[in-house]
Amino acid sequence: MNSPAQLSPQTPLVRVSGVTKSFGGVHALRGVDLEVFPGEVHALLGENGAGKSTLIKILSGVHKHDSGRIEIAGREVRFASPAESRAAGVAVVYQDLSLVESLSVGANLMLGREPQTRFGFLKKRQLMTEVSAFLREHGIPLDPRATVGSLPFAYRQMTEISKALMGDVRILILDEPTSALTEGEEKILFDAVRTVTQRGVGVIYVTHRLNEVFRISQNVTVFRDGANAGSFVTAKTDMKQLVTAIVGPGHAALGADAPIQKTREVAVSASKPVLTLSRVTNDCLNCVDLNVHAGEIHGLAGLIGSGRTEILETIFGLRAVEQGEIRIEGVALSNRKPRTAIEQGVALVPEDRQVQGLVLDHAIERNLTLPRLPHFSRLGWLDRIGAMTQARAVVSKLAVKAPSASTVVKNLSGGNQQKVVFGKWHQPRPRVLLLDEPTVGVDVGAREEIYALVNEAARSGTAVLVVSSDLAELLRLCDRISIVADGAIVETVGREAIDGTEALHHLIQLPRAAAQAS
Ligand SMILES: Nc1ncnc2c1ncn2[C@@H]1O[C@H](COP(=O)(O)OP(=O)(O)OP(=O)(O)O)[C@@H](O)[C@H]1O
Repeated sequence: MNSPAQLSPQTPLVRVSGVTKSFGGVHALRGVDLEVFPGEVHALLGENGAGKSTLIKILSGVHKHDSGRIEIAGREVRFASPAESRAAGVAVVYQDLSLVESLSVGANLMLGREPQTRFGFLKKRQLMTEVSAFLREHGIPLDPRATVGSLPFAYRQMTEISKALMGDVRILILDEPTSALTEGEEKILFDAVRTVTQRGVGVIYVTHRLNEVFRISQNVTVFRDGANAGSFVTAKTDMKQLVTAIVGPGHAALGADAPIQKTREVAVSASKPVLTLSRVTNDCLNCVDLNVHAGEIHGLAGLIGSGRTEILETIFGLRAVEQGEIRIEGVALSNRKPRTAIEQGVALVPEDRQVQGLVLDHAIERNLTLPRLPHFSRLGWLDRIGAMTQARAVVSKLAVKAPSASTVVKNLSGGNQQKVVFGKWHQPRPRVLLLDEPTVGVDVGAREEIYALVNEAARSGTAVLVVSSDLAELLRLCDRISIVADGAIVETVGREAIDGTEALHHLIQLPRAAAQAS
């Protein structure tokens, strides 16, 4: 294999010309072009369903293109399998991770190439030394001995990225790598990406977070409806031009750069809290006190591993309460199981949608109906027409891109799957709505729809508790924000008291700084 350095600067590492791909009647790619050069970070943008993942899957040997031409380092390729793509130096980190959760970070990073003795025994110490050296060199803050399954999602994501970087990579494809990372963690990732580009690796960077395009990429390509909708030099474009290319002329008012503003006023102190946590303690949480009122949108902000997701999981009954109490409208949640929580009107939109949020082999309609089967039951029979009508309404309201409400969920793009998860809990109105990274993988247009739905839920009296690593999102949505650190809430502030994302970022970092100082 040529090393990237041997390529002439005019030869792209990846050249995609006129590539098409259909799935049955769905034209996922209609003749797209893309060029990525050594040492370049090339952002690939587009609405949910625009065709980004399809191209990535072709480059990684999961799918074969129908027509067009793909060259890697000047040679035409047509990968028959992921192994062929990997052998050509293409590494992909998908949104949905593929790690062995029971193994350590080190074992995952070296999977399939573990150092062994002459007799085939694992050289564990050498493995850990090699992995530690690699992580240090790339400035990645992972403990090689930690078991992957015990890590918060964002650390698992970093493990997956590190795994891709450890191979003989010349093209690294990152599919929404920062979706669960806060700004501090994002910086660590970006530093690691810059380190590999200095070695001549070309990076294709898929994201819906437009502001990071300006921080990490040199060039941008936008897909719309399976076709090229624009190519830009990052330094010579702006947010408005990108949004217009993504959503099309006519919809450009949609706000990636919408100002941070509240659209609703809620008298937090006047109403009784709907959700109350009193000194809730378990293996992850330490005396959490929290109350969320009817009509309030309450944010939880913190670093990964701070306990923000675990607070939601504990309320929903996925984690035991060892001490303390959770009350919904004054009634203690006694039997702490998700079923009881659902019966009491608690809904959770989880972060890991493929594992917790959806039945992938079922149709959209079925997934949307599942949480409210009793609502659609007539004397033991399912009211299919009612369920279908309701499902169609949700599909249209959230602009889920699918041929029909009968489409099987696993065939939807990632962002469209997230819209279905969200739609599942939208009707009937929950008393308490728990949202974990609600807009991960969701495009600019759908994000606005989801914000509108969250606001609507709050307006009709739902108490909303939302975890997000996107600080602008928290500031945009929330009435109050609680800062979570080490499994506890260290501060709760009204939104108007926080002057911008920098100030919120500072608040999140404060507990860590205090811990380091003591
Ligand atoms: N295996 C499949 N079978 C049927 N249709 C598919 C399949 N994979 C993708 N599609 C369809 O192809 C289109 C492009 O999907 P793709 O996943 O490439 O979009 P995307 O740009 O990656 O979206 P997202 O940002 O939501 O991840 C969508 O309409 C999707 O439903």
